[in-house]
Amino acid sequence: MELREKIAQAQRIVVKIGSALLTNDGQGLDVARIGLWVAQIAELKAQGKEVVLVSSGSIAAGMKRLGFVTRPTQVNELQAAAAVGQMELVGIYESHFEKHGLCTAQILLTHDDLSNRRRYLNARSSLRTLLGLGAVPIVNENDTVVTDEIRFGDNDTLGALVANLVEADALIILTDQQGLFDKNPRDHQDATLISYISASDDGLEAMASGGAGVLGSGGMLTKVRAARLAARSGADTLIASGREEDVILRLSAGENLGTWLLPEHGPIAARKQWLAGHLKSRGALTLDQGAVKALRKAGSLLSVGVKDAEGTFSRGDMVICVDESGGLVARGLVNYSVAETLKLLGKPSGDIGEILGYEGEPELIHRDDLVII
Ligand SMILES: Nc1ncnc2c1ncn2[C@@H]1O[C@H](COP(=O)(O)OP(=O)(O)O)[C@@H](O)[C@H]1O
Ligand SMILES: N[C@@H](CCC(=O)OP(=O)(O)O)C(=O)O
Repeated sequence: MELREKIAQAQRIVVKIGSALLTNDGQGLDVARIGLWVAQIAELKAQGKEVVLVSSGSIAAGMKRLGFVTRPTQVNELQAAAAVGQMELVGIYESHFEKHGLCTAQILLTHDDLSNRRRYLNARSSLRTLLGLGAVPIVNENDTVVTDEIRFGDNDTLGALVANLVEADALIILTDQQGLFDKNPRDHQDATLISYISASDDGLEAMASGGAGVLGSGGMLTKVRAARLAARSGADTLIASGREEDVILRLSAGENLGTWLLPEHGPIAARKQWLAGHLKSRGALTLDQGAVKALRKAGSLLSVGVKDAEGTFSRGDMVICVDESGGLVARGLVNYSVAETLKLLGKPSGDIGEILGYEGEPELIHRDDLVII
C-alpha cells in the first residue's frame, strides 16, 4: 500500500465534520456514528497528536427539536435552530469524549473574530492553551449573532481558517462522498475519484461546482476553496467519506483514501511568504545579544532581552527585530502594544502581570510568529 508519508507525520490536525454526515438523513444527529469518530480522535490523542474538531450539525439538530421538516430559509429561524441544536451537539460530544477520559471545549466563532487582528490573536491564544492542556476544542460558527452577509455560511471555510489559526499540519474534511470527483457523483455515474491534486490547480472549481446535498450548505466548491485557504499556512487537506471505517485513523496514518489536496509551499515557506508579503512593519525592537542568539536557536522573544522599542504598533502588528548595531534579525507579530512593550523592557516574563495589571502571553513574540532573517 502506497503511504502518504507527509500526512502520517502530521502532528496537529483539524477534523471538520459536515451536516450531511452528522445527521441520519435529516432525522437528527447520528449519535452512534459520532461515537465512532470520537473514539478515533481519542486514539489520535493517545498517539500524541493534537486535534481540533470543527463540527456542523447545530441547525440540523435544532430543526428536528423544533419540528421543522425542511431547512428554514429565514435567518432568524436558522439562528433559533442553531441555538437549540448546538446544546444537543456539544452534549453528545462531551459525553462521548468523557468515556475516553478527554475533556472538550466549545468555541463559537464568527467571521469578525478571525478578521479582527486582536480577536484573532485571542482566539488563537485560547486554542493553543486548550491544546496544551490536552482538551479537544469543538468549533462551530456562532450562528446566533451573525446575519447572512457576514456568515462563513459553510463550515468548510471555518475549518480552513481554524487550520490557519492553529497552524495545523492537516485539515481533514469528512463528508458524505468518497472525496472529490471530477464531477458531481450524484448526477454522473461515470464520475471518477481524484486521489491527489494540487490545492492551487486551476481545474478544481470546475470539478466541484455541482452543488451541495440537501443538508449541507457548501458542496464540494467550498471544500476545494477551503483546501486553498488551508494551503496558505502550508496545511494539507484531505476530503473523505466519514462513513468509511476508521477513516480518521487511516487518513492520519497516511493511507491512500479520499482526495489529498497538496499545498504548494511547506508551512515555514508559506508563513514566511505571508509575513513578508501581507504585513507592513509598524515598529522596531532592539534586542540584546542573548535574545539574538535565542531567536537564532528557534526560541521566542522574551521582554528580558529587549532593550528598546519604537514605532506605533499595537498587539498583533508586525515589527522588525534588530540587534544593537541595527542589523535586521527577524520579523514577527508582537503580543503587546508599544506602550506596554516600553514598560516591559529588560523585565522577566514573570513580572508582566504585575507591571501591566493583567496576565498576557509570557512571550513578546511567540516563536511561531517569528521569521528569522
Ligand atoms: N465533484 C464533486 N465530487 C464530490 N461531490 C460533489 C462534487 N460536486 C458536488 N458535490 C456534492 O457535494 C456534496 C457534499 O457537500 P455538502 O452537501 O455541503 O456536505 P457537508 O455537509 O459534508 O459539507 C456531495 O453530496 C455532492 O453531491
Ligand atoms: N453552523 C451551522 C451550519 C454549517 C453548515 O451547514 O456547514 P456544512 O455542513 O459543513 O456545509 C451548523 O452547525 O448547522
